[in-house]
Amino acid sequence: MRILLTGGSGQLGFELRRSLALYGKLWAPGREVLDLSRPELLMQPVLEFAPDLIVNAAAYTAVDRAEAEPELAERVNAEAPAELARLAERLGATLLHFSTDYVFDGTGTAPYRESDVTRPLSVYGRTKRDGELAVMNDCSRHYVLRTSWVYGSVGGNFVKTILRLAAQRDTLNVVHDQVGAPTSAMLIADVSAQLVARLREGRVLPYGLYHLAAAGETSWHGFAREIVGLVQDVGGGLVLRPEAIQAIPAVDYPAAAARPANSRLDTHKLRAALGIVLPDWRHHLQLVLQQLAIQKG
Ligand SMILES: NC(=O)C1=CN([C@@H]2O[C@H](COP(=O)(O)OP(=O)(O)OC[C@H]3O[C@@H](n4cnc5c(N)ncnc54)[C@H](OP(=O)(O)O)[C@@H]3O)[C@@H](O)[C@H]2O)C=CC1
Ligand SMILES: Cc1cn([C@H]2C[C@H](O)[C@@H](COP(=O)(O)OP(=O)(O)O[C@H]3O[C@@H](C)C(=O)[C@@H](O)[C@H]3O)O2)c(=O)[nH]c1=O
Ligand SMILES: [Mg+2]
Repeated sequence: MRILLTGGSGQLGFELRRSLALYGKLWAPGREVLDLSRPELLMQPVLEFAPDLIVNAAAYTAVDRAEAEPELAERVNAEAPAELARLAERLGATLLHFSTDYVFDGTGTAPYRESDVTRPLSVYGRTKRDGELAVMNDCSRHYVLRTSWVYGSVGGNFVKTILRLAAQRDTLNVVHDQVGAPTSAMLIADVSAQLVARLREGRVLPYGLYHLAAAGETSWHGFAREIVGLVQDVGGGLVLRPEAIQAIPAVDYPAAAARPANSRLDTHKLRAALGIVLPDWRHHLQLVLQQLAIQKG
């Protein structure tokens, strides 16, 4: 199988390079070769490589900055995925694309299902919503995996931000009224590999939209406390104690983009289709903290 991976330098892309490597010839060009902000330039190199599978892990993910750069975010998150979808269709290829909990407005009280109506609050969320719609409309063999609160050992994320702040400060304010499931890039990459394995074996999972997140839920405040608590347990030398992380409402943490209060995703459809159990969010957090400690040491 010939696999084209975009976003190979990102946190998810890094894990996908590992998890997909066994499944065929993997090509993971950087933005200097495939620039998703220039969708019109994608056709030639993509048709030349002629992938059987396109995995689009590239995205414009700076949620606040997107408010000031909506055209760029739209090109990378919506127009480029639309072009990749058309190219996949033309090649008879499958397209695996990733999206986000931020397509929802977060006013629902239950975990969101795939059939729930989207209403993004931010430019990032709107452009990601436009991207997933284009993929679903323009490519018949598509998987759109919506996930949430992604972190990993490579790339920028909330875990690394909190560890950096916890080494410098003795108090920290973190919002408690936004809840979701922190999901490791490792988990998403492993589940993606299962989808690809099924493709290769001809036991193709029904195409469509699936929610993929770790089990359980927490707030950003709960997530921050868990990160700092776990590192403290192993004598991580942090200035900040978990008890010194204060819970604040989101209104007291001014940001350019609004975030959903409820980011919880109902993963029943994916678990039933693949016959898998998804681990609690704390499980992979421990693994990633170990990886980070090893990197440091
Ligand atoms: N991060 C999160 O919390 C969440 C992410 N997601 C989704 O998961 C997917 C993966 O996200 P994640 O790994 O966290 O993202 P990262 O921000 O870690 O990585 C983004 C990747 O996209 C690449 N990229 C950005 N702009 C361009 C461009 N113009 N041309 C080519 N490549 C580009 C980056 O390349 P470079 O290194 O050159 O910048 C990088 O490889 C995305 O679809 C995202 O929307 C969903 C839910 C939560
Ligand atoms: C660092 C920090 C953040 N926060 C708050 C701000 C925000 O409401 C929340 C998360 O902050 P971040 O900016 O790290 O997270 P954010 O960039 O909003 O994360 C999102 O990224 C995109 C790409 C997604 O798709 C989402 O699933 C989600 O993971 O925590 C604090 O309250 N205190 C702090 O010290
Ligand atoms: Mg961010």
